[in-house]
Order: sequence, then C-alpha cells, then structure tokens
Amino acid sequence: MRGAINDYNFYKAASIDCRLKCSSKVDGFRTNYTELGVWVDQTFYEKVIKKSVCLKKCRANQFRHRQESEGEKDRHSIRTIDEAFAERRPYGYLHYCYYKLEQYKDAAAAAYTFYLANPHDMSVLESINYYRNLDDVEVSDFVDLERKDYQKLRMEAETAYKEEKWEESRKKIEQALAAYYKEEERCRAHCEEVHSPNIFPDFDVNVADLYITVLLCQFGCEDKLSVLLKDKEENYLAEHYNYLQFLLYKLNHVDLAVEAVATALLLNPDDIDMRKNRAFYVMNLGYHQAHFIPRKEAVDYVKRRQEMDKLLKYVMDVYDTADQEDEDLFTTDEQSSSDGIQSSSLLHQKDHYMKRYEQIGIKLKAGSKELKGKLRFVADGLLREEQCEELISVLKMIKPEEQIITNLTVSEIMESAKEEEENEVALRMFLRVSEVIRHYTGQYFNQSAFFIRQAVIMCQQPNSGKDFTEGCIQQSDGSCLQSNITKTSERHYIAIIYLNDLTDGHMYFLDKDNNKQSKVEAKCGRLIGFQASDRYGWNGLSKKDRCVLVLQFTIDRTEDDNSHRKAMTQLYTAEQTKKKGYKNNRTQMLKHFDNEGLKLSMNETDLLGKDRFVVDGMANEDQCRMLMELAKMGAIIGDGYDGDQSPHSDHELYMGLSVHGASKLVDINAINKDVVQLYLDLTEKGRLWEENYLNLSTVLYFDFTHLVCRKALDDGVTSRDDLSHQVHADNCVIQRDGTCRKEFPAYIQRDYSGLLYLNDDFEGGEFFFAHPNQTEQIALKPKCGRMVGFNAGDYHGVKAVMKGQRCALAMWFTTDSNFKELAHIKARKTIHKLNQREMWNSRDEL
Ligand SMILES: O=C(O)CCC(=O)C(=O)O
Ligand SMILES: [Fe+2]
Repeated sequence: MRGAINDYNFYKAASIDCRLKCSSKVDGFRTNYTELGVWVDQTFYEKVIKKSVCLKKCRANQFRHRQESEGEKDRHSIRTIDEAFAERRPYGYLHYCYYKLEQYKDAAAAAYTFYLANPHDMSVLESINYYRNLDDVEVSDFVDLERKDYQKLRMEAETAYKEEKWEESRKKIEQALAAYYKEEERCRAHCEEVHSPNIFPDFDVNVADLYITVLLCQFGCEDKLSVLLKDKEENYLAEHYNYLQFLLYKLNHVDLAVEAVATALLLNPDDIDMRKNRAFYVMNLGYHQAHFIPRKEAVDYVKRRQEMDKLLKYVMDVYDTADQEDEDLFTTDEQSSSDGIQSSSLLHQKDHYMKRYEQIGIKLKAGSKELKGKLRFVADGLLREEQCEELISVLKMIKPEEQIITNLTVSEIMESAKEEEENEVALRMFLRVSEVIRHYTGQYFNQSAFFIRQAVIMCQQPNSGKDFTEGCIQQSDGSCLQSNITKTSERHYIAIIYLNDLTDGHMYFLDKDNNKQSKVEAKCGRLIGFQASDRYGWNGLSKKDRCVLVLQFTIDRTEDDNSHRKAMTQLYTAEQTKKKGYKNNRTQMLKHFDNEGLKLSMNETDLLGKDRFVVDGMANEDQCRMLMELAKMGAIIGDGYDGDQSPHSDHELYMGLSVHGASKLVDINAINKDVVQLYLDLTEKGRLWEENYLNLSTVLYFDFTHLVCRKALDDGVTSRDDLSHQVHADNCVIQRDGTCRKEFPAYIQRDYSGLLYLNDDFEGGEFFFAHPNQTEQIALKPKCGRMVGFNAGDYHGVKAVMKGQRCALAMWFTTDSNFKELAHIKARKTIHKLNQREMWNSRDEL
C-alpha cells in the first residue's frame, strides 16, 4: 500500500512537472503562419501540437525506469484512481495494515490522514480513539501524511503569530503564499492531466468539451486548496494578506502593509475589518486611495479566475444552449460600455466633491475660460486667516534669519516639532491642509492617482522680486522662467496657495511669448492650480512679504514624496506612546476640585442622559465680572458667523471672542494680559473637570473656545416664540427623521461640549436638552461659575434672551489631536513673554 501511494505521488508529480515544463516552453513560441496553413487559429493549435510532442518526450524520460501499466493508457481508470487518492482511501487500508503489524505510531498517522478527508467515517474515529489511549502513541504521532507545503507553512506562520514572533511569522506567511500559488498552478496543470483526451473523433467539439471540463476543474482548484485541516476555510488565500498586513505594520514596513491591505481587499472586498484598516492608514498615517495597489501575484490570480469565470458563464449561457453563432465573447456589452461608465462616474465624482467642498466654504472662482489656459483654476477658502498666519509664523520661527527667499519643508517642520509643541500643532495643520489641497486639485483635474511630489512654505521679501521687464520672470521656487520647457513636466501639476492678502505681487499666466494672459490677486487661502508646463510669473513686490504654500503634484507614483506619510506616522506613534502612558488620576483630581469648592449639582440621572453634568463653583464673582468686561471690550459682533450680527435670532445681538482673538489683542496691547490669563485658566479648569469627571481614557483637547454673549435687542418686541439658539447637536446635522448625521459642514471632530456661564442678570436664556423631535427634555438656568457638560452629539438649545445680556465661555473638545486648538499654546507664550519683559523692567527700576 505504501508502494502504491509512493508510486501514485511520483506519477502525479512527474506528470505535472512535465506539463508545466512543456507549457512554459510553448508559451515562448512565436507562431510562423506559413507552417500550418490558414484553416485554424495557428497559434493555439501549433501550441497544442508542440506541447503534445514535448509531453510525450518528457514522460518517456520520467518513466523510463518504470513499467507503464495498462491503466496508464486508459483515461477513465486514471480518473477513478485519482478520485480514490483524493479521498485518501489508501490510508484507510494502510492504517489497518499497520494495526495488524502492531506498528501503532504509523497506524495513528495513517488513520489521522484518512480521517481528515473522511471526517464522518465512524470506524476511523473509533480507531483514532483507540490509538490515542495506547501508551506508546503520543499526540504528536497524529500527523497528516499528505500535508502540503503551503498548509504546513501557513500553520507554522500561525504558531509564530500566536507567539508574537512577527518577523518569523511574516517570513512563513510569505513562503506559504509562494507555496500556495505554486500549488494552485500545479492543481490547474493536474486538471489538464486528468481530463486530457486521447481520442479525437469530432476534433473541434471534443477539444472544446474537454477544455470546458478542464476549465471547471481548474476553477475548482481554489476550493480544493482552501483547506488547512479538514474543512474548507472561507477566504483562505485572502487571510494570508490579512496576517501579512498586521505583521508588516508591526515590523514597521508600512508601505508594504498598505499593499497587503489592498491585496486582501482585492481578494475579499467585503472584509469589514480590512476596510477599517484601510481607513486607519488613510486617517492616521497619510495614505490615500492611489497608494492602495495590490500585489501583482494576486492581481494575476484574480484576473485569471475572472477570465475562467467569464468563459464558464459564456458556456452556461451560450455554448450549451443555442445556435447564436455570431455571439462574440470578447465584445460583450459589459466590456464595450465599461469605459463609458468609468469616465462618466469620474465626472460625477468630481461634481459630488465640488459640491461638498462648497459646503465647507471652498469655492471655485475661475476656470480655464477666465484664466485663458486649458488646465487652470482658482479656488478660495482653502485656509482660514489664523491658519495662514500660523503657517507664516512657523516659517519665521524655524528660520528667523533674514533671507530674500526662505523655504520650509515638511521634514524641517517635523524636526522642529520634536521639541516645540506649538510646531507639532502647526505640522498637523500643514499636513491636513496639504491633503485637502491634493485631493481638491486631483479631483479638479480628474486624476485619481495624484501624489505630492514636493511641498514648501515660501516667503519672499519685499522688493526682491524682479518684474517681467527685467528679463527674469520669477517662478514659485524663486528661479526665472525657462524658455525650454522639458517634456517631463506634462505629468506634473502645481498648486500655489497664498498665505497673505496683498495689494501687489500678483501672479500672472503668460503665453509662449511671455505676454500676460490672466492675473490672480493675492489673498489668504486662495488656491491656484495649473500644469507645471504652464508659463507664469510674479510682479515685483513692493510693500510686504509675499508668502505662499507651494505644492507640486505628480501622477507618477514613483515620484511620490513620502515625507508627509513619515510625518503623519511619527505624529501617530508619538500620540500612541503618550496615550499609553496617560492615566487620568481621577479620584485625586476630583478631590482637588472638591477642595477648590467645585460642587456637582446634577449628574447624568438628574439630567436624563449619559455623560451629562452640571457643576457649580467653577468661577467666582470677580472672575465672572472680569470676563464679562473682556467680552464688552474685545468681543466681535457676529464672530465665527462671518460677521452676521444675529445668526440665531433676529431679536438678539450675537458677539464672541476666541482665544485666538484674545491673544491677538494682548499682542497689540489692547487688553490686559491678566484677563487673558484668566480666560485660559478657567477654560483649562473646565477641560480638566470634564476629562476627569467623565473618566475618559484619552486626553480631551480644545477644538474651539469662544467667549460668547447674546444680547436682547431693544426692538420693542415683548413676546417671542423663537429661540436664542435653535435645537442642534454640536458634531452632526439633524435630519428630518430626527437622526443626526456626522457629515460636513458639521464639526464632526468634536466629541464633548462644555459651557461655563458668567452671569444671571438677564431674562430668559435657559439652556435645555432636547428630544430627537426637538421638544424640551430638561432645562437649566445659567449663573456665574456654573458649567454644563455633555456629549457633543446630544440635542440641545437656548431659549430666547428676553432682556439683558447672557455671556458664557463655550468650549468644544475633541479626542483627536489633529484638531488641537493652537491658540491656547500661542496665547500662553505671548503672556509668558510679557511677564518676562515686566520682570526685567522692574529689575531695571531697582
Ligand atoms: O450658550 C449655550 O448655553 C449653548 C450654546 C450652544 O449650544 C452652541 O453655541 O453650540
Ligand atoms: Fe451647542
């Protein structure tokens, strides 16, 4: 029996070897059309003939020393034998023989091998139980004698994985994959072997019929191989890439991990976990759609299976049924229209995104017509004023030395961010903004594979720019316009974003004779997109620095600059380490607050909702008065609402002062620094309370902080049925059906909200929580030092302020450090600087 198994295995392996060898040999042939006449597709039949010759030779050679049995010539009996071996029937006999010979270890292995293919066979189960109870048989004796390399390696990989030996596991998984693909190829070759014809009565029909049988068999290879022990495993092959992505991530090969994600999703697009992984790489590590390219081996595999599938479907639909002679397999409707679908969906996608961008304030201002060039556009609203200022100040901080042109790259900010927290926040913003610009520009130009090639912040001093007339037309990198434009720049695009408003120093597009075609004025947040081969230049500057953010894009993946992803990864890792070490010392903190006189007035039970609280004593009367005073002096009407003085109610005046605004006022000496210090301290106290009271396991960051007043207008209206602030949630848009959707233009990054009230000398103005149908759930009256906190997704509103003015410190928190409000750090720095100056001054006086 052992001899039979050995013989069979040899026969099978040798035949497959011959087939593979001969296939690869004929695949290399170029067909000579004159050799065989024109009555058939020569390429195909010539290959068949040559392969047949090769096979005959190869087999004769392989089986030289073996006797060819009668059965070898009889395909039918070969198939029967094949089935018997596939079901492992010989092992059923084998284990019984060993049993009789009292070789129990061998018997155990044979029985186990048989059992794996016949798990429902009661007698073999009994035998296994019997062997298991024997003294000289151990668990390790139950081995699968037919186990293939690809299964063995996969098991070893899983063992290493469980033991957290990442490198070893990765190596094994890669080997398992290589072994799988090899085994699958052999499986397909074997299909040809088993179903090969040896008689040709009706040549064409027979060849076709037989080919279909082979095809069916080959298509089944995946199922056949998707077994580790005895049961078929779902997504067997895809699982390898699942392991791989985790291992590669652990081993810090993030680019390769991304490739594994793409491959896993190619093989199993419905894998929810893998989709989440993809989102993780995009959100946290700076990858985008075009980076997710699956491995070639899997692409080929899938393509081959699709082709087989298509052919088989064709067979089902057409070949077996009717006389549709003209049916052409290779120009099906699906295929001919697919290009059309693709391009129209790309256009559709562009429209979709452009609308979305409009909702968040990014507006297209000019296109090719206005700018007089095919691929050009101008859009506004890419950056807010404070973001423009921030990017400029980062440059000035890192490179303070005076230069005509100063450039700052992502890597340089990354270096500086290691020491300065402020620069870290700026770096996050820079990366976020660059990504938006990349996506926007790519969408505009209908390029889905769009990569950043280079990104710099650049400032140029006044009067250093040469005008057109002086023979140098300056480009975004400070060089002069070249007359010979290289061909390579066709695949490059440029985006220039102005960081300041200027009355001069505008950009011009030029024709080939350097005549001005169109002009774009400088304005913070204005984006100009165009092809790198376009001719453009700047007017000489006269008054202020001209600062811009310049992004160069490429559609060639090999030119993709990875410093953005490196920076994102660095930030993410640092954040994770910080989070690990982070333990909020809840009890101690709350005790400290208790000593300070803070008192919890209402908890989540009182307030009818999880994560809600009201705490009193957060500020004393003096502190409230000082902040009311600050609001009176510094609050801007319509702040945060584009200057709209009554954004919520026509009968009230709305005004606000952000931390950013307050810090600007101290900087120009318009307000006292101590009151800004108080602004910072009280909001920090509120933040700490909320983080500790809610017992959050992560840090709460400020996302936005606003000192806000709502003042009843003296408009003679005494009865009102409107609200001071309609029912809303702080991080989502309430839908008609009462659900809330986290989408633009809501501030979806906000996780928790807090309001610290400063006064109670007004009428109306109660805060209330609301039901999904927007009716009142529970209301409370503001007063000095009272803070209400809640989940930013909770529905709430403010009743009409009937008389007087109602002020509060509004705080919105996020757990996402990417949105950390930079102004708090900045304001502290400014105050620190002023304190130091004061100290020096008082020393001088002594
Ligand atoms: O001032 C209040 O009590 C609430 C204000 C509010 O909900 C908001 O501005 O989002
Ligand atoms: Fe709100």
